[in-house]
Amino acid sequence: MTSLAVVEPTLQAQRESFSLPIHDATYLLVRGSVALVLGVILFMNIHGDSKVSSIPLINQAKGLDIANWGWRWRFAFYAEELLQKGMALYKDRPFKLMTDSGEIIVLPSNLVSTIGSEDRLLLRESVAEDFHAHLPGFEVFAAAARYDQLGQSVVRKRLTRSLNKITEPLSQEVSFATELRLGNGKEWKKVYIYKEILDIVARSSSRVFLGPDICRNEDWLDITKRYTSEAFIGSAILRAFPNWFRNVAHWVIPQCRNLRWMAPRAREIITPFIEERRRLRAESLAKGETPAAFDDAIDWFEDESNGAPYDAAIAQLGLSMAAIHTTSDLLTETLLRLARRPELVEELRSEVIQELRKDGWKKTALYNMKLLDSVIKESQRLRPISMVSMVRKAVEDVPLPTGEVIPKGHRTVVLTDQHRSAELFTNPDVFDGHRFVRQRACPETENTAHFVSTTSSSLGFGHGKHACPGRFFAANELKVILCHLLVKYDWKVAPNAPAEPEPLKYSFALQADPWAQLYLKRRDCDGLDIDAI
Ligand code: HEM
Repeated sequence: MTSLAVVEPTLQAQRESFSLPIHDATYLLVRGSVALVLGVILFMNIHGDSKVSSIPLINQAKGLDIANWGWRWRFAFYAEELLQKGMALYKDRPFKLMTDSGEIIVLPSNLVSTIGSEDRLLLRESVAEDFHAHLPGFEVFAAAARYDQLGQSVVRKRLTRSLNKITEPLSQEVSFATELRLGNGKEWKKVYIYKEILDIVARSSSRVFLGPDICRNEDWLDITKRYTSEAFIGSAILRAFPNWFRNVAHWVIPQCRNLRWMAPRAREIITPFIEERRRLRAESLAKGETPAAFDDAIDWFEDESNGAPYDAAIAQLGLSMAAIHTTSDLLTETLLRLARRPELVEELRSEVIQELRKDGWKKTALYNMKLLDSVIKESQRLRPISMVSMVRKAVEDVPLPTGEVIPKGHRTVVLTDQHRSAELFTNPDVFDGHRFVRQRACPETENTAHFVSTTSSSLGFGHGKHACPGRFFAANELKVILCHLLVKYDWKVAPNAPAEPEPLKYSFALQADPWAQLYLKRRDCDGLDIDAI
């Protein structure tokens, strides 16, 4: 939305500049310059695309489309319709789509395995380009694109292997956060649910990433929640402009300006902790002792970097960015579905209480919550975070089994249409909380029915070499928070709420409605003190 608000006045200003009196030489000069700039933009517009001529483009520019604003606008608000059109015209074949990031090749979901195992198609290259990694304020995206993939290694090797150890502290922070945000009132109260969930997820994730001290620092929490939204809105606004203009525009776009103060502020908060850790470590090593292990992401980055330079504050912001809004979005979606299904909530409470009584806050307890796993997966199946998945950029020419070639420098995405395939799912458009419990009981599908499994019909975490490495932690965090929310609170939707949650759509992105409201009230915990387990 914001990008359009910026584009409209700009066009208006251009229109006004054309109505100036022509006898004045200065005005003529101004008009001449404007015409020249527009001419250059138009030239770039016409000549800057369609390098992949064998693959059909489905949204060809019509008439005079200054700087592609016409199709950028149409893509921003009608991406779903454009994808439907492409699928109808070119079933199981690639097609091209002009997007706010330029020309993108849209691949059919039967190519998921090929794309997932392809070394010449990189996620990081695409992220760096889409999120303007070269601009000040966007350093987090430059770090995500590091050649050594430091952040990815930390998540893959250290976070995922620590899941058993971190479940209990995670639950303690969720106890604190739920009480703080949702309270203990026995009367129904109405909340904007995304806002509350975002705070709870930010607090509990920060507990795991940064330990008990920083996770309650309100400044850090504020930055950690805001950085992602500012970065996504700021970069979307920038994408509304031609490439060359972005290097100038970012200085005045409010979201980009905010990003520029957030990184230094994050450094001010994090650096003293890092320095203290380094001092303690050096002291221990000097005495010939093994340094104390803190088992949080501050330590993990120090270990995994192996002495290579990295910016610790930016690294932590990167983790938050990958983790917090994505998890909050899915949690909100799941809760919005559950608030409409009190009988399913009752079943989930029984399962949660049974498993927690048996194993406490152990990884095994969470693993055995099969109905909860299924409910979260079903929420993600019906509404993943994007209409497409597996965003990649080719670093060499990549031939496809369909005969076409993805040229070097071109970007690709894969369709998520199999999420609603009638061949794979009965009543594919209907939410069925038990769907994946049944699939887990069936030998052919038992391995792919887990929330963390990725397949061509389950692309919410991508797939292949770049599939989300944080999904194992996300699964645990989602389950721990849902245990607290379901056992401690009753939930219901507002009387005028739609039958199912309606997501926000912008370009390819799908997002839980941040203005959706739910009613909640504290309940007795069925004889189980979930905070004391
Ligand atoms: C429900 C929550 C989450 C969702 C829906 C999600 C989704 C995704 C998706 C779609 C991708 C791209 C995968 C691909 O293109 O194949 C991705 C990548 C990534 N995610 Fe997540 N994510 C979530 C949580 C997390 C968490 C909690 C972390 C870290 C703690 C994390 C860290 C990452 C990283 C580091 C990558 C980049 C992988 C690479 O470059 O190879 N994510 N995520």
